[in-house]
Amino acid sequence: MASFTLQGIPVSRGITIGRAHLLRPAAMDVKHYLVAQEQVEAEVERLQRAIDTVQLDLQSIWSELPTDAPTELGAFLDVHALILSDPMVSEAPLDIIRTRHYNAEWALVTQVDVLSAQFDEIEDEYLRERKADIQQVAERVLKVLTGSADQLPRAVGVDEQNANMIVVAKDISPADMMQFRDVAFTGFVTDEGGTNSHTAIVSRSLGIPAVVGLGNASHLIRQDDWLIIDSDAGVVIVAPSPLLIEQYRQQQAVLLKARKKLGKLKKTPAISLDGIEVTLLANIELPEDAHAALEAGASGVGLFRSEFLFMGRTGVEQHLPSEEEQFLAYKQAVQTMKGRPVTIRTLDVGADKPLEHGEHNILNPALGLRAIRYCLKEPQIFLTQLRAILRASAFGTVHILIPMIAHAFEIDQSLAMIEQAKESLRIERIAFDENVQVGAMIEIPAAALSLPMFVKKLDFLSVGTNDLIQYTLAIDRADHEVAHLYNDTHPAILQLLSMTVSAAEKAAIPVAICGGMAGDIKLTRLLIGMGFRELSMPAALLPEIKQEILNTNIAALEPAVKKILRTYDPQVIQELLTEVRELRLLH
Ligand SMILES: C=C(OP(=O)(O)O)C(=O)O
Repeated sequence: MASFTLQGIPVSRGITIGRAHLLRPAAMDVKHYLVAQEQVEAEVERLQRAIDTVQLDLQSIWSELPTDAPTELGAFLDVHALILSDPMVSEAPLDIIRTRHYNAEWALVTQVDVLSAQFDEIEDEYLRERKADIQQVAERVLKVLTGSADQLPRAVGVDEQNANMIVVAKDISPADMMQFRDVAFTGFVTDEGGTNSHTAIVSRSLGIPAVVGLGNASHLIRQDDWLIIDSDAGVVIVAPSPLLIEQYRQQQAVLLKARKKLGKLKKTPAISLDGIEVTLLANIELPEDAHAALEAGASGVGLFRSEFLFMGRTGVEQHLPSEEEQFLAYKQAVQTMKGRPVTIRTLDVGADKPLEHGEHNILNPALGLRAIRYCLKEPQIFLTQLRAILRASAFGTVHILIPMIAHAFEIDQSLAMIEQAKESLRIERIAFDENVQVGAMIEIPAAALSLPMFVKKLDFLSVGTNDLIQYTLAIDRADHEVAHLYNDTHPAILQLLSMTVSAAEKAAIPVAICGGMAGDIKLTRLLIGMGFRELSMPAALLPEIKQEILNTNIAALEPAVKKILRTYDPQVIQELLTEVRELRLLH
């Protein structure tokens, strides 16, 4: 097969080389997960039972055919029965479960995809079209399998076999992405998605190379194709030559060495050349991510996206996490951080992070009942979470962060709910930190434009640039069709950031940035030049941002930054930004 290159949107760093594993071949959209070793035989049996059921179904349909039924119908059923008894369909997927530990549905579609690719190469048109028959048979089996989906084992585990797997998919939901966390996948490639879609965010926090928004990669790439992902360039090379693979391996080694070198800065505080300290924090999605935060030298957790505890729950975990389950998760993160602050954002569900629980179709989900709006409508869910967060505050330093604030009454009601949660804990004599700090996410333009309205009621602010850009520029951050309009240095964004930093300064409260801009080295000097002194980002990006701060004289940046803030010409902004970035070692 000839090599070709696909250009998409880069969402994380690094290079990886591996084989393609298609998640959603053709029309067959199934759940993908790995089963634990001890579940493998049960999973094999589950697929075998489904195949047997379909075989029996086909026989019974055949035997009940009316005598005057067209002969083609009987022939059609024969073909399907024959396909199903062919070892390439009935046995190969069982082997895939045994060797790769795929769940039954995934094993089946993987094999069907391999067979489909082989059929595509057949010259004879009639035979080539038998591909559709195979897919129809597989779909029958899948229907039987998904009928028992609730009893599926959901275990995942590290598997040597997956060490060089690159997941290729139309899209991966953040919930599905979470299922890949403990698995040794080496990269992600998707047709859809934007720079700061939640899928992109999770891949960044896993430190895994990924390219999204490739359009139709999942149709062009075939199961088991060799791929190179150069995520800095947003490029995916399909079927590269051995020589190219070798060149990329060398580049990979160089990057790895550089990363190791940066690791030595772990204990060095991020102090600029002119002596200004910038606090670098980590964003986490699950409590266990706190280890990576600590490992990267973070001074705390600037954003714990607690909604990931609520999403993608299946089987016995299907209900929302209880107060106890949440408490244990928050406490785990707090204890791991050993006294460093942990900012827990309250449930920020909705839009591309749906709660499968009770979700219904909404025309504009990003503008709908999400985040704090949802919590205030569901006070019991909110109170349960607040009690869990407060209980965790007895084990370290916890800050509560309220997302999607646009109205003063949302802050008032949130503060009242926090007080109610505190009071209930006092009555039950359960320990918590009475002085737990409460802050708000600034991610809706209305909030940034009217900060004096509620800033006095808050202990801190945190700017969610991903949503701020989405809402200011009116573009869906997860839609690759408008990804070219996602511009973090649009004058409107820079004005809103500048207003926020000034309002916080005036109110004498700290302000952090926890959106994607905080981890973008191209913007570090601009942000610290504007006055931001706290940046929260995926742990993997922290060392290089620290290095940039160590090499910067903030006072020397101020004139150029002021100039950037005064201009409305995007071209000039870019030129000035390059100038700021290229100012080397500003002593
Ligand atoms: C940090 C942010 O929140 P999230 O990406 O989780 O929506 C943001 O919007 O910038």
